[in-house]
Order: sequence, then C-alpha cells, then structure tokens
Amino acid sequence: MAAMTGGKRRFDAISDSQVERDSPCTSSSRNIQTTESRSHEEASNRPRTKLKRSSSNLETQTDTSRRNFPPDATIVLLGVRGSGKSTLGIIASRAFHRKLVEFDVCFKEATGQTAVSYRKEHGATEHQRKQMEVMRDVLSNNEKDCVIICGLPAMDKTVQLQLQEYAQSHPVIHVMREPTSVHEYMQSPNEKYSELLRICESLFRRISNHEFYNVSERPNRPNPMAGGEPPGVRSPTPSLTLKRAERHFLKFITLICAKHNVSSLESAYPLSRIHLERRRYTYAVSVPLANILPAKSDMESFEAGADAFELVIPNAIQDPFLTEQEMNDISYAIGRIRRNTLVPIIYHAEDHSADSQNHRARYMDLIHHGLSLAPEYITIDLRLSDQDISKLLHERGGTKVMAVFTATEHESLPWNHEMWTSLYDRAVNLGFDLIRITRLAPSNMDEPSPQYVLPKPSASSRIPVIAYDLGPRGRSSACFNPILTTVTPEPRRPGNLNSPHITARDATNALFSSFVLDPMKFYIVGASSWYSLSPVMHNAAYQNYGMPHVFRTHQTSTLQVLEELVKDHDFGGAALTLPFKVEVIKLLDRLSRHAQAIGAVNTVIPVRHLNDDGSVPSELAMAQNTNRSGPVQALYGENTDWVGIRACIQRGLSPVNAVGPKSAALVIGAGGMARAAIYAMLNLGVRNIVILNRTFSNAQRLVEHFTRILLSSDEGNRSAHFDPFPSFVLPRGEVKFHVLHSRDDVWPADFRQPTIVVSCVPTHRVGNNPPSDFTMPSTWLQSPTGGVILEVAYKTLSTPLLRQIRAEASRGFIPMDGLDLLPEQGFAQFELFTGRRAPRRLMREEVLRNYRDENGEMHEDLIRSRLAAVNEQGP
Ligand SMILES: O=C1C[C@@](O)(C(=O)O)C[C@@H](O)[C@@H]1O
Repeated sequence: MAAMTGGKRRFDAISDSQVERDSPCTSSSRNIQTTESRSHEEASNRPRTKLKRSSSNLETQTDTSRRNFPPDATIVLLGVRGSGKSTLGIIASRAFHRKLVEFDVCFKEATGQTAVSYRKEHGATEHQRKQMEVMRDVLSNNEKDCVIICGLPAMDKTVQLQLQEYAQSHPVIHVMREPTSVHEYMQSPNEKYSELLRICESLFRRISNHEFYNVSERPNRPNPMAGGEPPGVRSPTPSLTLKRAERHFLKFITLICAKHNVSSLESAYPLSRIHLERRRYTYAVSVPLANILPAKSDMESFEAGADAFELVIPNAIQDPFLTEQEMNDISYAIGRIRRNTLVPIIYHAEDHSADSQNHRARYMDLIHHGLSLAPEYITIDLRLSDQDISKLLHERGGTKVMAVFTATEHESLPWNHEMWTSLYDRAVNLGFDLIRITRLAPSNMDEPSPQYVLPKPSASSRIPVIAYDLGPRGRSSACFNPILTTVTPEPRRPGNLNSPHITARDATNALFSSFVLDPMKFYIVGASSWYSLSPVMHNAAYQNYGMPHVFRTHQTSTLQVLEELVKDHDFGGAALTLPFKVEVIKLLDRLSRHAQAIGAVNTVIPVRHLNDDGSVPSELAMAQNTNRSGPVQALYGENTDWVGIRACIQRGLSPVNAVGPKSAALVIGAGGMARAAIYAMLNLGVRNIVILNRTFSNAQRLVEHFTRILLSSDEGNRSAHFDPFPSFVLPRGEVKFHVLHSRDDVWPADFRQPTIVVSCVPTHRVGNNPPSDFTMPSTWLQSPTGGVILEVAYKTLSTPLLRQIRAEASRGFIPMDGLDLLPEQGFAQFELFTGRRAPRRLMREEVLRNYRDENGEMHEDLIRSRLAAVNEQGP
C-alpha cells in the first residue's frame, strides 16, 4: 500500500496519560534500556535534559549503533509532527523508487478508525495492543524497498521495542527540526508543548540509529513575490525552497545506504570524479561548533577555498554525559553545514585526556552521536584503547574514519622517530581509512617538513597520511602538507596552539612564492569575446585564492592564435567561444568522453607530461599537474557547457518535476550548445526529447548523432569513472526523440508537456541574421507543475522568451538565463585549470556585478535583486 497522505493524529491530541506512561522517566522507557549499562541507568535518573541515548559502555548498549544494512533495506523515518518527515519520505520514495508506507494510514486501514477514535472507543490498553499488531505487520510486510513514516505511535513502549529490533538491520532515522519551526507548524507554542517535544525527541533519539536535522530555510529578503520586476529579476519560487531540503536529505540517504544512486545528486564537475585523498594540496577548513550555531553565520564564507568542512566539537566539559541539548546542537550544526555546502564533512571531537574517565566517556558519546549523523569523515583519537577504537569503528557505517594523534610538547619527537611509524602501523591494523599526525613544532626548526622525513611505514597496506607541525612555528610544514591540511577560515591568528594557524589562501600563497607552483596564463578565445564576463569571473577567483594567475580576452577571427598561445610555457588553458567550439577539435590530441559525445569543445587544457607510450594521461594525472609551467606536449579538450546546463536544470527544476520516465524536454536550436543541452538532459535521465530548429535536417542529424551515441553506450562502451548515461537513469533503448518543423506544430501526442526547455538560439544579431524572437506557443506551456526554461545567452536578458516565462512565474515556470549558466560552466573550467574547487558564490557575484547588456547598460535593479538572491541558489 502506497500512500502520500494520512489521517494524522494531532500531536496535542495524544492524551497526557500516554505521555506520562511513555515518558523517558517512567518504567516503560527504562524497559528499552534494560540492556544498557549502569552508568546509563544512573543517567536516566538525572534531570531530563541530561538523558542520553548511548553510554560510553558500548558493549552493553542496545544495538542502535549498527549501521551496515542491506542496500534495499526499508528506511524508517521517525519524527514529531512538523518535523517534515512526511515530505522527506515522499522525496526519498520518489528518488529511490521505494514504496511509501505511512503508519497512520495503515492503522486506519486495519481498523477503519483513526488512532484517536480507536482509543476513545476501545480504551488505551486495546489501542496499544492494536498499535503493536499493526506495527508488526507494517514492519514485516515491508522489509525491503520501502520508506515507512512513523510519528507518535513510536511513543509507545512496545512499538519502541519493535523499532529498536528493526534498527538492527534497517536504517531508522530520527528526523529533527528547530523547535520554533515545529511550533509554527503546530501553532501551539506553549510550555507544555515544548516539554512534550523534548520527551518525544529524546525517545526517538534512543530508538533510531541515524539522525537527520531538517534545517528550516528562511528567505533572507523581503517581498519575495513582488510583481512588475525589471528584466532578469527573478522571484524565488516556493517550490524551489524545497530543493535544498531535497538535496540535503537525498545526500544523507546516499551516505547511509551506500548503494543508492541519485542521478541528479551525482556531480558532473570534474573534480568530483577524483578522490579527495588523491588530489594534491587540499584543505579542510576547521570551524568550531559555536560558530555554526548562530543563524546569521555565513556558511559559504567559511567554506570558501576549502575541499572539506571540519566541524570541531569542544570536549572541555568535565561532565561525563552529553546532554540532549548538546546533541541537538551538534545535529543542527551538521544539518546546516550539509544544507549550505557541497564539500565533505569531517566530524572532529576534540581529543580526550587519557587520564580522565569523564572525558573518555564524553568522547565516546560524541563519536557515537557523530556517526549517527553520517558525516563523510570522522576522526578518532589514537589515544583510545584498541578495544574502544574497535567498538567505534564497528559503528562507522559508510563514514570514513581518520585516526588522529596530536603530540604534546614533551612528546614531540623528530618526524623520523619510529614512534610515528608505529602509530601509522597501528592505525592501519585497526582498520582506519586515513591518519592525521600532528605535533607541536619544536623550537629548533631546522628539521625538514614531515613529508620528506617520515619513515616508511611497515604495515603492508597503505592509507593516506596528513602530517604537519602545529602552532605558529609549524606554519610552513602545514603549507607543504599535500592533503587535507587543516586551515582556519579567517586570517586572524588563533590563540590556541592546536588550532590551525593558516588559511587556505596563506598555504596557496606559500606554494606559489616558494616556486612549488607557477603563475599561469589563461584565455578566452573567440570572434566576439570582447563581451565575455569569463575574465572578470576567473580573475576574481584567482585573486581570492591567492593564485597569481591571469585570465585574458583574445578576440580573433582565426584559431591560429591558439597555436601561438600554446607555445608559451606558462599557458594554463583556454575557454573557447563562437565560432571555434567545433573547429578547435582538429588541434587537439585527446577529447574527454563528454566532448567526444557532444562533438564540441569549450575548454582546452595543456598536457605537460605524457604517458610512457606517448598517450595523454588520465584526468587524475592532469589534475595533479595543474599550476606548473613547462613545454606543452599535447592538448586535451573538454566541454563544460553541458555541466553548466545540467546544473541550471537541476537548480530550476522543483522537486515535483523531478525527472521521471515520462518527463519531456524541449531543445531549441541544433548547434553546439543544443548538443550540450541534449547531452545534459540524457545524463539527468530525460527519456523524451523534442527538438525545434529552423533547419529541420540539422535537427534530424542531431537525433541520428545521439541515437548512435546511446547505442554505443548500451553496447558496454562505458567508462569506469563516469558513465554519461548510467543504466539506472537511462534503461536500454528507452529514449524517444521528436523533431518539430515549426512552432505552429502541435505538441506531439505521445510526449507529456515539457518541464525542461533549453533555448540555444542567438538572442542578438549575428551577421545578417536577426536575433531570435522565439516564444513558446501556449499549447506547449501547459505543464500543470510548470518547469524550468533556460535561455543560454546573456548579451540581453530581455528576450521575448524570458519575458513570456517571467509572466508565467505564478504557474511554476522558472526562467533562467546566461547569467546563471556562465558561472556554472565556469566552475568546471576553474577546476580543470587549477585543480581546486571554484569559489562559487564569488564567481556568481562577480558575473552579476560586471554585467552590462549589449548596449552597455548595467541594469542596477536587476543586479541588486539577483545579488541578493545569490545565497538562495544553493551551494
Ligand atoms: O559559451 C560560453 C560562454 C563564454 O564564451 C563566455 O565567457 O561568454 C565562455 C565559454 O566557456 C562558454 O562555453
């Protein structure tokens, strides 16, 4: 039985007696702790806010710490009303093609009554018995491939036991939300209600093995739906506010159910195909918990320039028990980070003092709680005993675990001392995924950096090592540490010796000024590249990162210029624009799979080191050799237009229009951009594509081209690294194309109305050709849920199509334009050129700030409004 809605019991309709009976302070809640340790028993007698779900004595705890589930195991979502669990359930069931099962609906189906009326009629004991019976059936009949949603019934002790049992082999996720948002939803903000909320959350926390904080989004600008906007100004659409929640939750699910794939979540950006630990000079920005908690803190500014986000949880308190409030804060902080950034999260609880049992207990609880939040990485202190470490590692689920060891001043042995080797060996033998060893820099700093002197580990397998000195004197060794150096977001020097003393920018500056990396020259090459905003966008990003690179415009009518530029040993790469995107292919030695399939290149990368057999190396090798000058041996071609178009579609497509087997798309044009658009659509799993082009035969040629590509992809011609048309989104032989003759055609009967439209025709005069005046016939604009309409050009933003779509905003149509697309494709270029993640917000802002239309007008209203909305665009 799949159900999307349910006869839900109001939270305040639950009788006080049931809450009393089931409150964590009464015998029933103690029942669910029967296997827990004495210290936990003691904890349950403490004030309620001190209740905790886990104990440092993990061997006796009820096993909600198990986090290895079969890939198709049913997911249970637990949460109070207003936590958003039903919406999240619908999102997950759609994305993963799972059946949605709401407990309340099942109860009504089984009894013909809602829980409240059943209880009234049959009494509390019978209601409890029936509830248990229905829950037993729900759980056992839906073992696989479902999402079960459960609210208040989980307050019942027998249901708790059932769910705890279920959590041994299934993800049971506690969905939380800010109390203010829950109160707002329930419209009953009183003291008693707050207390009930705390009780529920504390209970749900104990019976779940994962926790998800559904952070509320509040638009940060007034008057969101103002009418009569100037050209290019966009109103945030309510349906899109769910987008970030969707991405956040689906990402979380993919982290706990490793086998799940969501095509829309897979990043198409080049660096995402390279393991973080294999890239060179990467940074983890370290941010204390207290800095994340204020709602006003600017998450993106913390992240700028970093490859991972390290949340630092202090462990200074002497109390052995984590309070519910502390756990709430940590869950909220992880939720905020994940909602606002894309980089992996490192969860770092500050190291415990070996000599204090209290610290140890808290530390174990902090790790236990951290693992329930499914961060990509977690650190575990190597000072713990092997036994404690093994227990924690057993809980890791899909989280990678980093061993950490910080040598104090009197332990600071030279880097070539065998102590470091034995620490490394121990980490390998215990099953860690990587290790970070740091020590307080000694006063006689004539020792070379650890990466030059660390002894060869004797353990047979290898794990990545992060090693550097701490404190102001350790800064240079931190700058030269090749992976995941811990950095501070602000240039301020922290007082604490253990805190990072450099920013990512300091480290980058140091690498360039010590000649480890070289300043490079980049270009945009095209016939009318004068209007390009690429130079300002890329130059701002270089400057922000402390890279001495320059990006220049090269306007030319012939490609010969590129051959000249490449002779320069400092040539770093080029963006190509009209009319060279196809012509350039003849100058290149190798194309990426995407550029090959699209048949157009907009990014040229120099290759300086060939493989021994003379072939062009892999993308990984190229990414490791960016920012180095020298003679260019070969040229590699990539297409980032499709990455940008894909990102715009993803961003503009509301969850209700999520791509499904019947979703249809329309492409206008048949040139290079149209090819990139079709490629992006196929990659997102769109199986019904309609093309309209002035010259019908060119559109037909496009269809033949992609039909051939799809066939060769079906025949197993797939890359191990990145499959452009993964079979889970594009089942064999299921793509349908249709070519239209003109806008007078009727929309094809066997295609749904389009929810994705990409217009790739020039919006300005090209030679003697007038600008396109294309608008959608109203009969093609009948999607009841609206859709995303992207006009790829940006010379003018007041095109007939964009004007038309802006007028349709209330029907769910989202207009997007070249100012959205330019940065998105530019992020991918930045990654290819520099090997670093692009500073996204900065590049988006720089494009907007420098925009002038074809008549040189700057449209202040437009800029102001869109700059204000930059944060809403998502990470
Ligand atoms: O088409 C475009 C636009 C662009 O040329 C610009 O800067 O305007 C940059 C190119 O990388 C991209 O493919």
